[in-house]
Amino acid sequence: MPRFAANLTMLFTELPMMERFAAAAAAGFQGVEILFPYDIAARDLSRTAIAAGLDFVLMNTPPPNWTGGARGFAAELGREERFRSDFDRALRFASVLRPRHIHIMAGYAQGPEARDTFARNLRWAADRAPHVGLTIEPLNPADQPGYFLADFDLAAELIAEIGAPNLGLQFDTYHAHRITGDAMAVWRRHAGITRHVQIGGVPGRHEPVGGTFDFPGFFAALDRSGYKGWVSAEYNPASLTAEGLGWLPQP
Ligand SMILES: O=C(O)C(=O)[C@H](O)CO
Ligand SMILES: [Mg+2]
Repeated sequence: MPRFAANLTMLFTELPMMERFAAAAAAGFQGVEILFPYDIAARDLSRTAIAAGLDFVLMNTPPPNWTGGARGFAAELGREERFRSDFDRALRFASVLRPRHIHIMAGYAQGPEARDTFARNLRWAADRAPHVGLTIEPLNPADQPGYFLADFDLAAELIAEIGAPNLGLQFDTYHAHRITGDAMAVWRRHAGITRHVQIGGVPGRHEPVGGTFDFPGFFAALDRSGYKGWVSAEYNPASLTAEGLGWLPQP
């Protein structure tokens, strides 16, 4: 069975952020991720994760917080300086939090110039932080209109073209379903380059149960594929988080 992490930006939001760690550990998660941890001192987050016995699995490049700001700038021509200073800020956080991955967010841009800009910035980031795992994640255009990376094949193409050992795919069942209608087929096609998995129910983004996707079958497929990464629960709980955790396999 894979190792499961709780996305504390979306789960346990009934509690203040610093109390979500212990709640996640008590529920049986072994790790946590926070999309934009920049509002809180990295040292405090790190101490709290360690105290709860949790690995810190993933964070995103800024924007500064969940509620405000664009989802990154990496594909935006003319915003290279902003991208680079944001990336360095993420690295400063990461030097304390030690996440397994940093998700580099593409931002809002289209066309060949955006593709070139994204590739250039990814190459720069992969060179700048060769010992940090980096991911890119296609987001569905209904939720993120205009976001540059909305295509798994394009993500795979970029990863191959850049060829950096520390750059891989972030595969999210919810986005894969919304983009293609067949998340399992996306997984089969891109399992080899996937470094981080996020799960959310399809077609809604609630608990990973029922719906049109076989989650237990997916977890078994992850094991068969030799996937060694984490599986993070990234969804909007239908009611209280703890009440919807029947899907979480217990160690
Ligand atoms: O929306 C998602 O699925 C993500 O993982 C992003 O990191 C959100 O910005
Ligand atoms: Mg995701």
